[in-house]
Amino acid sequence: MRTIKATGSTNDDVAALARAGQPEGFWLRAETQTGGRGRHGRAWQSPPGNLYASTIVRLAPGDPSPATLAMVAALALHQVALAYGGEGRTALKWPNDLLLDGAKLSGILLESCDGAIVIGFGVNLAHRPEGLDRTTASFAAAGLGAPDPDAFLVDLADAFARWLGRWRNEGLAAIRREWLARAHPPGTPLRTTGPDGQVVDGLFEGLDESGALKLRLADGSVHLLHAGDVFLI
Ligand SMILES: O=C(O)CCCC[C@@H]1SC[C@@H]2NC(=O)N[C@@H]21
Repeated sequence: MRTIKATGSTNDDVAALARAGQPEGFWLRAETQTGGRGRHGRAWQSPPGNLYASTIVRLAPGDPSPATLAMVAALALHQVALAYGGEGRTALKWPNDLLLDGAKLSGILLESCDGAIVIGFGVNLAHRPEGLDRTTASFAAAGLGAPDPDAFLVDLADAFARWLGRWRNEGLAAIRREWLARAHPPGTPLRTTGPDGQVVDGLFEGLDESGALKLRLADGSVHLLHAGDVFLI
């Protein structure tokens, strides 16, 4: 585990290290990022006080689909958020968001890199971004105090290693079950945007065996979403 003052993006740094042979389990944290990246090419505001950290997973034969590491990452983050006071106030939202009081507390960015997956975590500890198209939360704004980023990362790395082990040893079905137990309830109204920009509204119906989102539409049919964005409505 290494902490640096500032960088462009910890995901870029860790991808370069992965290409140079850095083993699985390594973590890099930056106190601030000048080019933090979110999903779908969005910028990720990165003022000091929040957590910006990335790690490497080296894919092994027999591993479940790499995209499902998003669930592993979200489960680890959820576990740590409970330990920092989020009990009864958190929910997972597909594909990899953690909500605190219904607002986005964190972001997880998965990127593949020569047989490895780089997973970056941005967690709003002290600050929450303003002026976005969704409501955002931070531990501090929720009255839970701002956790120390280094201590939070030690707990996150530990939780992530445990959930990664379960993903490998027990398989996707177990991870999917655990993820669903921590998600907003079935029947939650959702607005989804697919990769082609198509907007579909429906009710949360769970995940299929591959981890795709199942949405119950007004006509009773089920819509499957394999990639995209989801908003609570
Ligand atoms: O859009 C999202 O929800 C994902 C945001 C991921 C942000 C983190 S911060 C650490 C790592 N470095 C980046 O540039 N992005 C990720």
